[in-house]
Amino acid sequence: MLTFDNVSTCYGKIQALHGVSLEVREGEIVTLIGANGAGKSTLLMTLCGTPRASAGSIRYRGEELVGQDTAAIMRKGIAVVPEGRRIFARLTVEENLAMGGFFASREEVEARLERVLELFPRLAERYAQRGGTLSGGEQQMLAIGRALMGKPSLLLLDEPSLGLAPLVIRQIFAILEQLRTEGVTVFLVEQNANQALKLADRGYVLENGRIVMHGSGEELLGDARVCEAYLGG
Ligand SMILES: Nc1ncnc2c1ncn2[C@@H]1O[C@H](COP(=O)(O)OP(=O)(O)OP(=O)(O)O)[C@@H](O)[C@H]1O
Repeated sequence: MLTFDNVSTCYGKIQALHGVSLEVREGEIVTLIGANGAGKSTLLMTLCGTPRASAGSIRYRGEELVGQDTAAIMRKGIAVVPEGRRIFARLTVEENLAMGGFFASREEVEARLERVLELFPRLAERYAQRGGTLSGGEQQMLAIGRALMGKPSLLLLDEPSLGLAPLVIRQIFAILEQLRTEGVTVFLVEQNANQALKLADRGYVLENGRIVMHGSGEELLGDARVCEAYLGG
């Protein structure tokens, strides 16, 4: 469904990604783990078109994405839940969700809204509340719900567990598993390697802008180097 082939990304003279290759197959949950500054967000953002890859190819369902602008890429059934959630703090839950359905028809928005509120009953309870006054976990639910309003085939998430309590993380990850059963493919960037690898079909390890290891979630969880570097030994 998605392939990175030898992708490099630079910020001026700083090269953040060095010839990254990976693939995400339809219906999978794939995770990318790595330490602070490894280039995880850069990889996701390069996929979204900003910054633009300086070399290599990113293909989504056979179509080259490198060179296309972000708005065009986001119309292809790809949705992103950015790091730090970035919900609209002054808008209500309802209005935030409506923003996510911007490109869809009215009927589509109504159907999606119903599904999102089923997945996240807490958002239904907080429907008229401003985004900025929600708890961290609720904001993450809103950010995911907003992304789902576009009915994505591929959902990208940048560290959804950041700053959340273990119980809330479990709830969020359970939703991702649920989405997979509904045919949504998930590409998850995480520092929380343990939980992400337990959830994922496959995983990649990014270090200093390079993929240094990949395998099934189970293989990586059992790998001594992964254990040492990312699972606290
Ligand atoms: N806009 C930018 N301008 C210049 N350098 C940048 C920019 N954004 C990121 N970088 C650099 O690129 C490298 C990768 O950063 P990136 O944010 O992708 O890492 P990350 O793995 O997502 O880290 P974290 O988990 O801390 O968010 C870092 O060295 C960072 O300083």
